[in-house]
Amino acid sequence: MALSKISLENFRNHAATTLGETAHFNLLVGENGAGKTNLLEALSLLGPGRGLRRANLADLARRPAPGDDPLPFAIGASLTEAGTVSARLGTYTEAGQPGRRLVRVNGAPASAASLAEWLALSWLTPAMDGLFTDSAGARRRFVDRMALAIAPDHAQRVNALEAALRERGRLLEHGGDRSWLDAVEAQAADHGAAVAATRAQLILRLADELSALPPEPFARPALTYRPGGPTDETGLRAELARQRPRDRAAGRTLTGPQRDELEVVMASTRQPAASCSTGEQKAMLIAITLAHGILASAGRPSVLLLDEVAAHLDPVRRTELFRRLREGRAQVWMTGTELAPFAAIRGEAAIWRVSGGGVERL
Ligand SMILES: Nc1ncnc2c1ncn2[C@@H]1O[C@H](COP(=O)(O)OP(=O)(O)OP(=O)(O)O)[C@@H](O)[C@H]1O
Repeated sequence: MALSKISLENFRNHAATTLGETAHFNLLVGENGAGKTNLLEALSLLGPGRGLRRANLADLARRPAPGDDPLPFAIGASLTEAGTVSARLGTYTEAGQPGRRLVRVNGAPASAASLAEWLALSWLTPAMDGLFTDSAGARRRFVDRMALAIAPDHAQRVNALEAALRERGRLLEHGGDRSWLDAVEAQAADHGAAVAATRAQLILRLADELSALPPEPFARPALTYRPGGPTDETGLRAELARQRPRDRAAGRTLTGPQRDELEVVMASTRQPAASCSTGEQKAMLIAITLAHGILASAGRPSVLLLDEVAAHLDPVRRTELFRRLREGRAQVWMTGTELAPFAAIRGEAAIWRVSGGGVERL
């Protein structure tokens, strides 16, 4: 099962781009700024969430000429098996409502969360290179994005938790009805326990997949979930109530999933990922992405988006990456400025040259 018949309308620098027949390996080749990542971003929006750049909807539509009205955008793709279309997925905005993302499945209105039932998406982009040295919040977002593959409502839970904690902060700061504070903490504990459970489950399953992968040539990472507070609803609720004075003084909630940490070390040496070499960090990110791709593909079509990955690997790792990708069930989309690094898969790949927001099939 694979994505094909892909169309982009007024998306980023693509006015009207179509990619018809696809393959297991799909290569987008072109100069810097051509629109390759924009194509991957469009595919990433065929799942729930904000896509691989976490962009605001208003930024996704092609910039209108000065003085013109904002343009609505549309992305569509078919899920096909042996040439037969099994579903048509689409996401778009409408004129006058650039901030509202609409979704259709087989022509009928659907929720963004429901897209996860049709397609599993995993991606790796250069923007993620600093993940291990970045803030704990960036790693939580990384975990939360991957978690959509096992719990499509996870993003709503995270948003609801954050909203409840903001409300709790306001009530602690300005004083308020005690029973309202109780109710808000109950909500935070309800969403918080669900968020913590999903994150813990995701990391366990990723660790499982990772342990099945060979440790070479991609350094195998070991993942540990470090909860930022009690993970059960009752315990979290009690802790929130107990810590009101401390959190009032701190001006924020210091207990709960908003303080969770994903700890990553190199499995063989236990060296923290943040102090590994750039190449080792990239290799661990690739290993996590591949593991996520395997986990996410259980029971549904799956797509891996790898932006600028091949060119940065030495020949041994590149060959191994292609071997694993070839064996995997996920359809693969890769970008590069040149075709040379893809020589080994050229004969089996669908290739497009991307330039100026357009594509030409090679
Ligand atoms: N909303 C938009 N409307 C029109 N053009 C846009 C919009 N958003 C981004 N762009 C343009 O898209 C181009 C970047 O495209 P993209 O990031 O896909 O490049 P790329 O081919 O991946 O390049 P690189 O190899 O440098 O990563 C830039 O020229 C940028 O100005």
